[in-house]
Amino acid sequence: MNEIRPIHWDDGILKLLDQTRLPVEQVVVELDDYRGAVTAIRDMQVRGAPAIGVTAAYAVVMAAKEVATDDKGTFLDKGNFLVGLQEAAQAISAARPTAVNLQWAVRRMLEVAESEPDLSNMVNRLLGEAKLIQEEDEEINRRMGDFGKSLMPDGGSVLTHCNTGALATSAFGTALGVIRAGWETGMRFKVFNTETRPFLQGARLTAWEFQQLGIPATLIVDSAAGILMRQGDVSCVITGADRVAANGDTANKIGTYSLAVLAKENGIPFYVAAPTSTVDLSIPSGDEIQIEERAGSEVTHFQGAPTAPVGVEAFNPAFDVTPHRYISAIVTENGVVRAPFVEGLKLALGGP
Ligand SMILES: CSC[C@@H](O)[C@@H](O)C(=O)COP(=O)(O)O
Repeated sequence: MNEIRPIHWDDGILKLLDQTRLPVEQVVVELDDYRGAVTAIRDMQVRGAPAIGVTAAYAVVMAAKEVATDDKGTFLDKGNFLVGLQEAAQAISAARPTAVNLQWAVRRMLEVAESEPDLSNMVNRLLGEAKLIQEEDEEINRRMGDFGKSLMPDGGSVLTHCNTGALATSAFGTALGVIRAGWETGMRFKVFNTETRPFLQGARLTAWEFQQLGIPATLIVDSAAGILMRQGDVSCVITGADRVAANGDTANKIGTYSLAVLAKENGIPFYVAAPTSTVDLSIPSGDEIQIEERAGSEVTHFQGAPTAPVGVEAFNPAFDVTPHRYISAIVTENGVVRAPFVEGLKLALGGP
């Protein structure tokens, strides 16, 4: 199987596998301008917390190229360059509000820009950093897989939500990566994945990825999770995260909170897989996490076709917060963290 890698930098062009077109067709969008990357993130042609972080890093490279010189091609002084870059960085950071990886990647790129004295070397230096962020992400995911695979229920069944696979990252995936790692060590278990209304990341993307990996998975409507759990058909649940607060409260795709509450009610472990770049120690709890609200048309329409009466009002929060008391463990690239999360997450962020 060829590894799925949704983001490629190719000689100044950012190439993204368009996730709005999967699984029907595999279309690559090509961008040479940071504004195009902002639009691709906002419109979810690229999505998933780590993947939008990697895309944002390349967007900073494209912005640096644009603002490094004046109309005549002469390099600006460093101060003026940084003002221009920070303006673009703000637009990139604001593309989507909930996943902290986006702001994390932009901040990391700005720190590199600030530390580079030679403007003629700036774009190369930033490109090196963006590539590093992308490579590190794959390595981190594989490490999460190694740490998390022992949680997978050999002979049992696992339920997952949204898309947390290679498509949501630079490669391999977070929660889906843990499932894959368990499967690849020879464990055998049943996999259920939710369709994940309204954007259908589960039906369109996760089901497709499991097919590519040769891992049999059964697609369910989101609201079928309860009956499955009550019948004893789910041994554990694993999801990804878009932001983890210092106390372990976790923002993830809308519907995650309901799954976690159902899991607790039915005595089923609920795991989160998230790289440390998704952990935001600056906020004490999930109450501080901004939840993105997307257009109601995503609920009332699917790919332009109405699925509700014309004129109906729809509320479309893209994420929800699962309080830490519902979470059995958080798998990071530096180990598996259990309650009390405040201490464990700090240690995980301190390094391996
Ligand atoms: C590795 S992915 C973790 C999360 O980013 C994922 O579960 C999720 O909620 C993605 O939401 P999306 O709106 O598709 O970007």
